[in-house]
Order: sequence, then C-alpha cells, then structure tokens
Amino acid sequence: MKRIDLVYQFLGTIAPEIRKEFRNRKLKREAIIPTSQPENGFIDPVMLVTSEKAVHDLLQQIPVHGGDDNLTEFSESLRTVAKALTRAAEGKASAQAEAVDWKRKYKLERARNLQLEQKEKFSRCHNGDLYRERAESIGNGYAANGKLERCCGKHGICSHEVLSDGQADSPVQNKTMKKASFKLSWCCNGDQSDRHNHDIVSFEKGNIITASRSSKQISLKWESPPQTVLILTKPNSVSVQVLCARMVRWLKEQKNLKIYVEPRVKRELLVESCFFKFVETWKDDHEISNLHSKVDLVVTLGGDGTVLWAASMFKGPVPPIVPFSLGSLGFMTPFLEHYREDLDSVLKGPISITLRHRLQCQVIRDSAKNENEAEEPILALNEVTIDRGISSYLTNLECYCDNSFVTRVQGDGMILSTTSGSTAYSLAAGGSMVHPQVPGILFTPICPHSLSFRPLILPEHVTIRVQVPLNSRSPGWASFDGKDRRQLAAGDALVFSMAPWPVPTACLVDSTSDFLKSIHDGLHWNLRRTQSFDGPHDL
Ligand SMILES: NC(=O)c1ccc[n+]([C@@H]2O[C@H](COP(=O)([O-])OP(=O)(O)OC[C@H]3O[C@@H](n4cnc5c(N)ncnc54)[C@H](O)[C@@H]3O)[C@@H](O)[C@H]2O)c1
Ligand SMILES: Nc1ncnc2c1ncn2[C@@H]1O[C@H](COP(=O)(O)OP(=O)(O)OP(=O)(O)O)[C@@H](O)[C@H]1O
Repeated sequence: MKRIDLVYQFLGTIAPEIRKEFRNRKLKREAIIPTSQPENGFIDPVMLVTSEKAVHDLLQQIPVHGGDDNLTEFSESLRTVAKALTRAAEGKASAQAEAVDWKRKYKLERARNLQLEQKEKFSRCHNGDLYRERAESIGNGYAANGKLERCCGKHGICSHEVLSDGQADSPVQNKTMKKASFKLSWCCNGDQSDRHNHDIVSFEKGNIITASRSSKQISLKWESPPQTVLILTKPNSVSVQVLCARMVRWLKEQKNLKIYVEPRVKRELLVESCFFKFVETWKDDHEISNLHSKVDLVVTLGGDGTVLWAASMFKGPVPPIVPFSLGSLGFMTPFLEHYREDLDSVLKGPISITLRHRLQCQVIRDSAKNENEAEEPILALNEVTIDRGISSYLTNLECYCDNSFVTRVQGDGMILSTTSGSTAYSLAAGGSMVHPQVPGILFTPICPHSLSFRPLILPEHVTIRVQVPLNSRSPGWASFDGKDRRQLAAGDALVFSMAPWPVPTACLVDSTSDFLKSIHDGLHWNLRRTQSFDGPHDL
C-alpha cells in the first residue's frame, strides 16, 4: 500500500465514525455539544476519542518518511494528535477511578472519625454507668461477678461499643441496641501482655517488632444471648425443606427465639402447618436492607451457593453465619447433620469464626458524564470474573494496581478472587488455594494466550482497576460470585478494593482445621497411597 494511502485510510476510517458519533451525541447531549460545526474547522476532540480504533490503527502503521515533505509532515501531525487522544482517554478513565476511590476513602474516614468522636463522648458522659446498667439487663452468666468487663481494645473488641455509636436518642439506635452483644477476641497463646493489640507492628526502643499477627484465630463470645435468627435455605430441595421445618420448631420450642425466613420459605412452612404462623419475614428490599440491625445470627441450609446468597443479602455489616452443609461440596459449610448440638453450642458460645473478606467493586462507565452517575458498588465473597461472554474474540483487559500498570490480559478473561474464593473458580483456572483468613486478592487469568502468565496474589490494601481499552474488539462481561452479569463496553472499567464488611462464618473446629478438612474431603487434595518401606532406600 502506498504511504499516502495510509493517511487516506485513516481519514476514511475516522470520517464515518465521527459522523455517526456526532449524530448520537447530538441526540443525547444537545446541551453539552454544540449542534453547529465548530467555527475553527477543527474536529471536536470528544468525537475523536470515540474513533479510537482508527486512532489505534494509525499508530500501528509505519510512519510516512521521505518523498513528499508535506505528506510526511501531515502524517506526523496526525500521529501526534492520535497519541494525545489516546493519552487523554487513558487519563480520563484513571481520573474517574481515582475520584471514586477517594470518595470511598473519604466516606470511610468520616465514618471512622464520627465513631471515634461518639466513643469519646460516650466514655466521658457515661463513665461506665451505662455498662453497669447493661450488665444488669444482660443477666447472669454473661457478666462475671456482677461486673461487665470493659473492653480494653487490646485483646478484643465488643460489639456493644460499636452498637452504642450513633445518635444517642435516634430510633435507629434504639433498635440496634436490642441486638445481642458479643465480644471478639484474638487468641494470644496464653500471653497476657499488653503487646496483643490490633496493630501489626509496634516499636520498642526504636526497633520495629511484629506486635500481632494479622490472621489469628478469632473467637466470638456472646455478651447477651442471641434472640433473633434468620434461616436461609436453598430452594427446591425437599431435604432442606424438612430440616428447615424441624429447626424452626426446635429453635422456637427449646430456645424461644424470634425467627426470620424468606417469604418463599414462610409460604412453604404455612403449607405444612399453621404452627409456623409466628415466623417473621419481609415484604420488600428496603426491609432486607435493615435486616442486619435485627438479626443476631444467620443459619444457612444448602451448599456454598447458599452462603454466597446469604452474604449477598447484606450490602453492609453481616451478622455471624452458621453454614449447614446440604450440598455436594461445602467448602464454606462445615456444619453437618447434628443441628441441635451444633446450634446449642453456637448459641452458648464462645465460637471460633472465620472473617471472610469481600471484594467491593465499582463499575465505571465511559459514558457516565460525572461521578453522580456511578453505579452502586457490588460486593463479592468469592470472586469477580471478567470474561469474553459469547464473543469469540480474545478479551483485552488492561489491569492497574494502585495506578501502576500490571498487565494486559489477552485470553478468555480473568478472575479477581478473595482468599475464600480461592477454592472455587480461581482454583479451576489454575490459581493457588489460600487459607481464607489470609488477607489478599488473587489475580488469576482464564486461559491466557501467553506461556508466561502465572497467577498473582496481591495484598488486600491495594486498589485494582481493570479497563476494557478503547480499541478492544469486543465488550467484556463481569459477573459477581457467578451472578449479576454486566456488559463492559470499550472504555468501561471496574475498580476493586477490599470491602470494610467481612462475612463472619462460624467454624466447626477452627479456621485452619475446617479449611484443611474441606480441601481433603472436597477435593481429595494430594491423595496418594504412601510408598512402602519395602524396596530400594538409602538407609
Ligand atoms: N469452572 C469453575 O470451577 C466455575 C465456573 C463458574 C462458577 N464457578 C463458581 O461457582 C460459584 C457460584 O456458586 P453457586 O453455588 O452459586 O453456583 P453453582 O451451583 O454452579 O455451584 C458452583 C460450585 O462451586 C462450588 N463453590 C462455590 N463457592 C466455593 C468456594 N468458595 N470454594 C470451593 N467451592 C465453591 C460450589 O460448592 C459448587 O459446587 C462462583 O462464585 C464460582 O466460583 C466455578
Ligand atoms: N435462598 C436462596 N434463594 C435463591 N437462590 C438461592 C438461595 N440459596 C441458594 N440459592 C442458589 O441456589 C444455587 C444452589 O445452591 P447451593 O450451591 O447452596 O446448593 P448445591 O448446588 O446443592 O450445593 P453444591 O454447590 O455444594 O453442590 C446457587 O446458585 C445459589 O445462588
């Protein structure tokens, strides 16, 4: 092809794009883009950005050199404009992601400051009286020697400290105060010294020492008895339905607990017997969003999918979950058939829990005019997957970690997984299995078309951005714990960080035993007959 043809090809490719885009934007954004042609004769840069494919193609071409000087100069100018446009588009996406991240950080910081302020006010005004009052109301067994242990903040944290935050006489607070109070403590292997606080490092004589391990076994001790249980069940399963009815009856008759179930389950229970009239449910999504303030404990009857379902119902804080296994695998469901004994010991406490981190993900649309158009963040307990959907083209995804370029994913897609999700889709795609209490984000490609693309694990504090580049041949598709599929057009991005609300799941034994049991029983991990002593050896 002649060199001049390259330039004409670029102009030819870009012209219909510009016309089409101009028509669309004229219809959509009359107020922003002037309807008349710009007077200076230059092309509106907003329109040019959308012709990124032509821009990309031009940048891929060999520059025009020699021959006609004017043509060379013209070609160089076009290349300079094309580069500037690409940079502008990248800058815009990065700025949007950063703005969203800063907004999130600002909100968190503000909430933390408010909490500290309230705590200070609380301890100044009440000087322990309220604790004593509460200890009396809590009753015997929970307050040793008539005194309630003040939480020192060194060995654990008390939920009532958190619950007492907020407006002193707001109705919302009154409601939250009805919830059972509990204390979380971090095992300190018998060492009672003050060094066991929540800071990972501290200083002694100017030297950095590890003050506390980040992922010790956490123990939950009720400070007032749990009163309300939410039972969530896998649909369309007779065995689950039968167990649910038995459990509800037992919890009512033996423990006198208030019980919530989904509207579908309440209908099923009422078909069985009018005994279940006392069971509570909800009517709409608004009531679901308030559940965390009413429920002390969640019981799930199903497989891992039911635990994911339970987590997805709580867009903020999640009450402790007791997961019963009525599925085929059950990596997150250590409780089996002895529901009476298991629930009895959970309701008495203390229990070991695993705090399962969740990913918080924000979809940033290239077409969004401003930050206010940002979509609601989505939480994922297992993973977020970005794949090629039904497209037969390779995905083309640019990945950044705290604004540093990580890599470009060209293949079937990629998975950003929590450590809880490491035994799910990420494992199937070649990712490592990671103990759920390890704080980290797994970065696992799906069928990458490259020999050297090995999975990565990043620290949990980073912000990750995955961008569908403007020159991508096809859109990407995101899904969250295998659900809620969303299309990502060229220019759209996903921004990930670790959510501040983990999912506390009760352990049968402890985090580590339960995790190892699940990979042994569920996957038959490294199952091999032991070699006999019989045969050649060195000794
Ligand atoms: N190729 C794959 O392995 C593949 C493909 C798609 C989805 N998934 C997984 O399915 C999950 C959705 O689960 P679902 O029950 O709603 O769908 P589902 O009913 O299709 O079940 C998927 C399977 O994944 C298992 N699973 C779920 N979470 C797990 C975890 N944390 N550790 C180990 N195994 C786990 C379940 O026990 C189940 O056997 C997704 O989050 C994804 O991880 C896996
Ligand atoms: N309460 C619920 N309402 C609606 N859907 C649910 C509910 N609980 C679970 N599901 C969905 O039902 C599907 C199957 O659930 P789950 O994984 O618990 O059972 P399973 O497939 O029998 O178990 P396993 O995955 O171990 O074989 C999942 O996709 C999950 O999202």
